[in-house]
Parts: sequence; structure tokens; C-alpha cells
Amino acid sequence: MASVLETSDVPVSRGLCTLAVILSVIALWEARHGKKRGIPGPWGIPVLGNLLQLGRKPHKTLTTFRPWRLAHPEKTVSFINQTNLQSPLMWLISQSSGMVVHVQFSSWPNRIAQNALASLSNKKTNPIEATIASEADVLVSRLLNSNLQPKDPHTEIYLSVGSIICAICFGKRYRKLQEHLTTYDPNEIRDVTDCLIKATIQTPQEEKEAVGLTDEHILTTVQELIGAGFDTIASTLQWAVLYMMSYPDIQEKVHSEIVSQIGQVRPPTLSDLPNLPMTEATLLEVLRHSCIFPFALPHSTTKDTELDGYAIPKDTLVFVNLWSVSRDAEFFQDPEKFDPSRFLDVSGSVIDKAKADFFLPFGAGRRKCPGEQLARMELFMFFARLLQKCEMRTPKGDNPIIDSKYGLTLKPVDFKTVFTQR
Ligand code: HEM
Repeated sequence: MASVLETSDVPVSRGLCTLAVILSVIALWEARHGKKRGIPGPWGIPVLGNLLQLGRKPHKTLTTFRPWRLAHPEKTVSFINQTNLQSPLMWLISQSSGMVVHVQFSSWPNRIAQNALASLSNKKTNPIEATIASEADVLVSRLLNSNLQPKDPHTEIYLSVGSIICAICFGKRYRKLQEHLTTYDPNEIRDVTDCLIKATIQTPQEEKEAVGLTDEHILTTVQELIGAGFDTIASTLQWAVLYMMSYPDIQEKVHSEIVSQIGQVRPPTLSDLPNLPMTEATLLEVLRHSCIFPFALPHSTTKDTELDGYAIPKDTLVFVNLWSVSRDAEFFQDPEKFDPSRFLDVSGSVIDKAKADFFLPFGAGRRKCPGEQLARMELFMFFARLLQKCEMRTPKGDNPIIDSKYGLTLKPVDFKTVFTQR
């Protein structure tokens, strides 16, 4: 059975412990035939392993597959760092979903992307805050345009989130790559594309050759960012509308908090975040409960390794089951319940950091999501403006259904909402 958690572990570590979860469907079969102990779990069949047992909601099925808990969380991070994105599966995913257009298998572009995004979504300078604020206004007015008719907010949310990611990658006027190259000025970095060009120019040729990257590889990272930064944020905002419509009492609490702190007119800014604990807790609960990226991206081990005494051969397909972390009943009491107050401390006025750091919506290790900071910023600004200006109600006669369509990311099943101006 599962090895036991150290109760003295800091919460982040506990989250990583629960990555127990590093279950590999194929490895379940493969490792048993190795010399060391194989990974615990139900028996599978040769080649296919447990694939046929996964069902329509694999994240839920795998959570019931006897996960084991790790006594040494730092080993989990170092284990994740011995994996990389699994090339053939990533290729399949990118072809079928179009979400990641040009998959980069090296962690090199990830690091460059991380730096580029950090410089543009930096909490202190916030160069894109104004862009997000004005797009949040556009979203509010588009949703309110529906004249009290039930509306599926999907298209409006995708249009607004799409505008932000294009503005971040190509600047406000959506300049194309070639145009960027001809107008590039190292003294005036305008957007992510300029950051990537700068990194390309500054990286010594030998270093680029050593990791097998061409300039083109680095530049196509921008297309990945568009794919990854678009669908994830838009899906999370759709979930947020669905939860708020389904839990009107929570919606009222968030609205009242926003109005009491910043009023009904002034748009929320990032500096308001510390004064809006209920708003932040609700967003955290949306991220936890919807868990849009249940298995992160498929990884595979880059060498023979072991984890907590279990043998994991090179090239083993590894999924990090983030869903099971978000549903850990030991840490999140009654995990199926949508309850933002779980992220507040006993006074109800401060975010419980231990809880907030416990679950890992953005993954962990060196391939962790490079867009985390930007995502948190965007989600807060869109969500706070929506809750300030709109009331979201379930259409008469409807019963809100909180369920997901399974894919690389979990999206809510289609729903309609009545938006009313506050
Ligand atoms: C709610 C929003 C988001 C969530 C929950 C999310 C979550 C994740 C997760 C779990 C991974 C996989 C980590 C792994 O497999 O180890 C990932 C990867 C990635 N994310 Fe995000 N993400 C979000 C938003 C964004 C945004 C806004 C961007 C960029 C603008 C972005 C860019 C990426 C990229 C490029 C990767 C691939 C990283 C690599 O190749 O190593 N994400 N994200």
C-alpha cells in the first residue's frame, strides 16, 4: 500500500509527495519485468498495459489505481527533472488538437519563453496590465450585449483571451514575425517575439549547436505560446462563469468583496489582489476543482532511474496525475465540494498559503508551465471585472451541470448563462 507522508513536510512538499501519482500505464507492465521492484498498480496486458482499463475519464480511473505516496518529496522533483516531454505522443497531440503547434522537445525554448514571459508579465512593472484591463471591459460589454437572453459565453471569452495572447506575442498591432525581424531594435523590446529574437541573437552559436537548436526552433516557440496560452485561460474562465452561475451565494460574496474594496466603477488592478482574499480563494478553487490539465503533458524518462525504490526504465511513459493532487482528501476535506473558503485561513480574510501551494495546476520541475505568472494575472483581472460588473444566472428551467469534456485539457460541457449588468 502507499508509503506514508511525513506530517512535518511543508505543504508544497506534500503536494509533490502526492505526485504518487507518477503512474505510467506502460511502465506498470515494463517495470515489473525489470530487476528492481516494479511500480505498484493493477496488472496490465503486454504492450497495452492498462490502457483498456482507463475508461472515458482516465484521470479519475488512474486516481483509483493504488497511488503510492513518497516519503521524500525532493526525490519527486528530481525524478520529474529526469524526464522530458515524450516526443511521439506530443507529436500526436499537437497534430490532433492543434494546441501546441510546433512542439519543442528540448527544455531550452521553455527557459527562453519563461524569461520572455516573465519580463512582460512581471508583477512590478506589469507592462501588459492595461491591455488585459481594456480587454476585460470588451468582454463584459460583449456578454451584456446579449440583452438578458441565455448565452454560451464560449466565443466571447475566446475572442478576448485570444486578443491578449496575440498582443503579448506580436504587440498590440499584431505584427507578423517577418515584420518583427526587419524592425527589431535591441533597445526597444516590444513583446515576446522581440524577446525571442534577442535570445536567438545573444545565444552563442556553439551553445545552440550543442542543444541541437536552430534560430527557427526558437522563433516557433512563439506559436506554441499562442496555443498553450489561449485554450488554458479561456477554458478556466468558462469554468469560472459556470461555477459562479451554479453557486450564486459564492458569486454574491465575491461581488460584495469587490464592491466594498474598489467600488462599482473603477476597474480592478493587480494591486487590489491582496485586498480581495475571497476573490482569490474562489479563483484558486476554480483551478483546483476544474483541474483543466489533469495529466500535464506526457513525459518520458531520459534514463533508467528509480523512485522511492521502484525501478523506472529509460523511455518509460510518465504521466503526472495532477487531478489526484487536487482531489487529495487528506489535505482537501470533502474534495468534490466546490468550496473557496478552504483556501482562506481561520479568520477568513487571508489566503492560506499552505493550501494554495499544495496543488500544482501548473505542474512542477523544469518543464513546469512557463506561463504561470501571466495566467494568474490574466485570470484575476478578467474574473474580478466580470464579477464586479455582471450578475450570472442560470437560465429559467435549466439545471447547471458541472461536468467536463475529456481531452488534453478538461473543458466544461456546453452551458448557457444569463448576464445582467450590476
Ligand atoms: C490556467 C492556465 C494554465 C494552466 C493551468 C497551465 C498548465 C500547464 C501545465 C500543467 C503544463 C505542463 C507541465 C508539464 O508537463 O510538466 C503546461 C505547459 C506549458 N504551458 Fe501552461 N498553463 C496555463 C497557461 C499558460 C499560458 C498563459 C502560457 C503562455 C502564454 C502557457 C504556456 C505553456 C507552455 C509553452 C507549456 C509547455 C512547456 C514546455 O514545453 O516545457 N501556459 N502548462
